[in-house]
Amino acid sequence: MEFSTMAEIDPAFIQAPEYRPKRKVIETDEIPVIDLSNDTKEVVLEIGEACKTWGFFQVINHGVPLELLSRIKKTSKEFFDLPLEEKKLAKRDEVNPMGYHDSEHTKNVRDWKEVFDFMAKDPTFVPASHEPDDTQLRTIRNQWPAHPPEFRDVCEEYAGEVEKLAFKMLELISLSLGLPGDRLHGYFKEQISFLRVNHYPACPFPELALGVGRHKDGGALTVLAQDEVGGLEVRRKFDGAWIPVKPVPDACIINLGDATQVWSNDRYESPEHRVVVNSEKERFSIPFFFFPAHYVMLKPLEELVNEQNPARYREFNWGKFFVSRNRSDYKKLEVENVQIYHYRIF
Ligand SMILES: O=C(O)CCC(=O)C(=O)O
Ligand SMILES: [Fe+2]
Repeated sequence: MEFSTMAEIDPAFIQAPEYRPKRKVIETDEIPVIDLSNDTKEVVLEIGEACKTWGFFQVINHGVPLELLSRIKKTSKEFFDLPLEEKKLAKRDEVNPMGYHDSEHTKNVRDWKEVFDFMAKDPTFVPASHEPDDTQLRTIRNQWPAHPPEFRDVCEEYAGEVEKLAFKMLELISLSLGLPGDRLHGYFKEQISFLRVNHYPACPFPELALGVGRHKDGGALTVLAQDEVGGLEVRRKFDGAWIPVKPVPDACIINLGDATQVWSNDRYESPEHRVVVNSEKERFSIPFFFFPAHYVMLKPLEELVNEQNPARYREFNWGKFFVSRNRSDYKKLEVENVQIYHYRIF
């Protein structure tokens, strides 16, 4: 079914009443915009503050070429404008999890969006299953559509540039925690990062459905490019209100993920966020999910724990966590998706 021709909403999209977006949107400029061309010491302080308060901020002068950002936005629109049958030629399935997909679920409710996923590295190795005793790996390879013809090159070029920004952010975040700048880099030698091109079609039922339901990102951090439409919202810690992340021209959004929450032993939290949809405008966004190698064991960093501040998480394998999380993307599960609080000690 094409989203745009849906006269009545498919019940799979309907959010429970408590999760439906409110009509009245809170307007605020609270989410920091940080200029990376400033003096590093100052930038590190600003990032530390933003990570503590929000876990979300935007960066400008980030080094990702602006003309490349416009090229990837253009080619993404051309791809999603293709007829559904053509997009489905690059469809993801249970064997190949990369490619086009139009029925993603978050917390078992269908998201009002279609996506194209690709790994930052081709091939990428991940655990074959979520079963703890299964030591087999599986190889993930990208698949690319034939149209638009430049789609693959632009996506691969973008992946290379955004990865540099992700490493830069990792360094600044490490410094903000009082650690050496390269403290976390070793965990990414065989990173399992992936990119997603999101298309949120205009939605006739914006008060019932969400583009992406509330969730936390799993990895170290996410670098997100969004267009000028808006719709991303972050949950404010002190009152739980949903705050829009306003589009800032040429900026990239950074949000922390679960791995950083664990490494920092809760000094920084992985913020809950969601995407609301718009009855008039379609929206595009492109997240880069910066994920450690599958064999990395996640636990609070030794430098950040002591007797007064003991580790709040027991060690767990990142690759298995990643695979368990993703299971629910292919089919609805009856069980709750794995979350980091399942590894909390207290
Ligand atoms: O589209 C967006 O702005 C954010 C999407 C998102 O949160 C996700 O894909 O994890
Ligand atoms: Fe997200």
